Amino acid sequence: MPSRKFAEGEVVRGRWPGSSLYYEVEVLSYDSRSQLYTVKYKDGTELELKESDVKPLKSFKQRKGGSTSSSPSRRRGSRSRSRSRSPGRAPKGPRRSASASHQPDVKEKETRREILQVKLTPLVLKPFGNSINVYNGEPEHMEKNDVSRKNKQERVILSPEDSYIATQYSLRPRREEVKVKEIESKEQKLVPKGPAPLETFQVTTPQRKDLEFGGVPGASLIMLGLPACLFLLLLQCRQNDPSLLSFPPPLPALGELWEARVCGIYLLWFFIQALFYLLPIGKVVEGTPLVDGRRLKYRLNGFFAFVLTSAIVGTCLFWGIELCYVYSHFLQFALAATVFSVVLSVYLYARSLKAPRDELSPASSGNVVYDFFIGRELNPRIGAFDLKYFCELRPGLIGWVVVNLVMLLAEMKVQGRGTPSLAMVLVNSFQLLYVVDALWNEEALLTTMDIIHDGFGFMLAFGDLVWVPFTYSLQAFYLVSHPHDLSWPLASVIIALKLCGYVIFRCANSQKNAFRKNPTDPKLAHLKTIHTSTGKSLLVSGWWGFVRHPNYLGDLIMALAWSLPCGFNHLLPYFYVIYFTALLVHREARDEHQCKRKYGLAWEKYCQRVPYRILPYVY
Ligand SMILES: NC(=O)C1=CN([C@@H]2O[C@H](COP(=O)(O)OP(=O)(O)OC[C@H]3O[C@@H](n4cnc5c(N)ncnc54)[C@H](OP(=O)(O)O)[C@@H]3O)[C@@H](O)[C@H]2O)C=CC1
Ligand SMILES: CC(C)CCC[C@@H](C)[C@H]1CC=C2C3=C(CC[C@@]21C)[C@@]1(C)CC[C@H](O)C(C)(C)[C@@H]1CC3
Repeated sequence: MPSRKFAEGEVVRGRWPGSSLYYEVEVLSYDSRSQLYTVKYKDGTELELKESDVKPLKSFKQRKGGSTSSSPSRRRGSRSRSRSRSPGRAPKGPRRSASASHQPDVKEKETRREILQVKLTPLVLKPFGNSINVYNGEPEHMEKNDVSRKNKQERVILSPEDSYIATQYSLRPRREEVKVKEIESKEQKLVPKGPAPLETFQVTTPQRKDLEFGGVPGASLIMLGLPACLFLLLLQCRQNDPSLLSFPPPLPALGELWEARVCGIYLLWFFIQALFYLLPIGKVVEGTPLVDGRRLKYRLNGFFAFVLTSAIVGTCLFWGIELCYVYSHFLQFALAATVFSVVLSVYLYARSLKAPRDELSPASSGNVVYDFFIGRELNPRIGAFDLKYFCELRPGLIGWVVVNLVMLLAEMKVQGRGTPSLAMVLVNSFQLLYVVDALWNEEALLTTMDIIHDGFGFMLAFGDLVWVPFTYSLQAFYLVSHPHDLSWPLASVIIALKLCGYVIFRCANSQKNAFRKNPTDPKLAHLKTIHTSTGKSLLVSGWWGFVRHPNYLGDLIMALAWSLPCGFNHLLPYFYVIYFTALLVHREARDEHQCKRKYGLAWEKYCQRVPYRILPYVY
C-alpha cells in the first residue's frame, strides 16, 4: 500500500479543480483505497484531491504581499463569467477524482470530468441562527431596520424556496448525479460577484490550524489546572482564615475525598435530570442550521425540570431529609462530579472517532489532546438525547441552585440562626434569578458559541457538571462559615446593581435573539443595521450599538452584585468576578475572530461604529 504524504490536520495547498491555482486547505482525511485526500478550503468547501494535486505549503513562493486569503469562493464571480470553469456546467459523467491530468491534450476533457466531482450545495441561510458563510467580498451597506426594506430582503432570503439561498456554495464530493441545468440556474442566482486578486504563496514554515485556548499546551494546562484550582478554592474556603496569607490550605488524603455513597447520590441526581429531560412535555424547536443544512430538534422543558426538581427538594425538606449532608460532603461531591465528567469526556472522545466528518465541531483540530479538551463531536446524541444541550442547562445549573439552598440551610445550622442572613438571602435570590432566567429563555442557548461552535469535550463536560455548581456557589459556601452582616441601605444598593446588570443582560440578549429570529419584527423597526454579504444583518443601534457585547457587560455587573454581599474581608468571594472577567474577555476575542471571518468588512464597519467591546470608554 503506498504511504501517504500528508497527515490529517496538516495545512497544505490544494489545487482547485479545473485550474492551476492552489489554495490553502486543511487535510481532513485520506482514503487509502482510492488514494484521495479529503481537504477543506478556507470557505468550508470540501473536495477529494489526488496526492499530485496537494503540495506542501513550503513549496510555494508568494508573489504578492498582503493577505494570504485564498478562499476559492472569492473567485467564484470570475469563474461564473469564465463559464468553462463553472462547477455546475459540466455534462454528466462517471465519478472521478477532483484532480486533473497534467497532459495538455486531455486537459479540457479532464477539467470537465473533475468538475463533475463536486456537488453544489447551497448553504442554508435561515432567518434564525448562525450562518456558516464566510465573507465573500460583497459590499455592505447600512440601513434602518425598517420593515419595507426588510420585506425586499425577505423575497431573497425568506421565501420557502429561497430560504436556502446563500451567498456562496459549499462544494462537496459528488455522491449523486448533478442536474446540471438546475445548478446552472441556481448558480446564476447565487454566485457573488467580484473576483479577488490572484495570489501565489511562499510559506517557509508549515502552518497548522489556529487553535484556541493556547493550543495543546493551553488545553493541557487548563485540564490539569481547573480541577486543582477547584479543590484549592473549596479547601481554602473551609479554612477559618481564608485569606491569601494562609494559602495553600492543608490538603486532605485522596481516600478521604472518595465516598461510594456520594457517588451514588450524584449518579442518581444526574439520571433524574436525564429522566426529566426525556419527558415529552414542552415545545420542540429547531436549532441553527448545521453544515449539511439539517436542523436538529430540541425539546424545551428546562423550566419544567426545574419545577419538578423544586418539588422533589421540597418533599425532602418536608420529610426532614438532612440536605446539609451535601455541605458536610461538599468536597466528596466535587470529586464524584469531577470523576464523572472525566469518564464522560473519555466516552465522548471515543464515540467521536466513529462520528461522520460533517458532524465534527469546527473547533476540533485533529490533535488528540486538544480535541479531548474542546470536544470533537459537535452535537453528540444518543437517539434524541442531546448530551451537550442536556449538560449545559440541567444537572449543573439546576444543581447550582440546590447547592446554594443547601448552603443557606447549613448557614442556619452552623451559625445557630433561626433565619438565613441577609447576605445569604441576596446571594441565593440573585443566582436563582439567573438560573431561572436561563431556563425560561432556554431557546436562546441554541445560538450560543457552546452549541454552534464548540464540541462537547472535557471543557464543557467539566465546566457544566463541576465548575458551575461547585465554583459558582462559592459565595454561598463562603458565607456558611464567614458571616457578614449587611446593612439594608447597602443591600439596597447591591440589589439596584443586580437589577441594573440583569436589565442590560436580558434586554441585550432578547434584542439580539428577537432580531435573529425575525429581522422584520416591527418592534425592532427603529433599530439601525448593517447589511452583510452573508444576508444577515448586524444591529448597530440599541443595546448592540452601545458596546459590542452589552450582554457580557450586564453579566459582569451581576457577577459583582453576587460577590458584594460577602463584604470586603477576603478576596475569595470575588473569585467569580475575576474568573468571569477573564472568561468573557477571552470569549469576546474568540467571538470577534469568528465574526470577522463571517462578516469581513461589515464587521470592521461595525467595530468602527461601535468601538468598545464590553465597557464603554474602557475596553
Ligand atoms: N455565566 C457564565 O458562566 C457564562 C455566561 N455567558 C452568557 O451567555 C450569553 C451568550 O453568550 P455567547 O454565546 O458568548 O455570545 P452572544 O450571545 O454574545 O452572541 C455572539 C453572537 O451574536 C451575534 N452578534 C454579534 N454582534 C451582533 C450584532 N451587532 N447584531 C446582531 N448579532 C450580533 C453573532 O452571531 P451571528 O451573527 O452569527 O448570529 C455573534 O457570534 C451571554 O449573555 C453571556 O454573558 C457566556 C459564557 C459563560
Ligand atoms: C473554565 C473553562 C475553561 C470553561 C468553562 C466554561 C463554562 C463553565 C461556561 C461556558 C459557557 C457557559 C454558559 C453558561 C454557564 C457556564 C458555561 C457552561 C450559561 C448556561 C449560564 C446561564 C446563562 O443564562 C446562559 C446564557 C444560558 C449561559 C450559556 C453559556
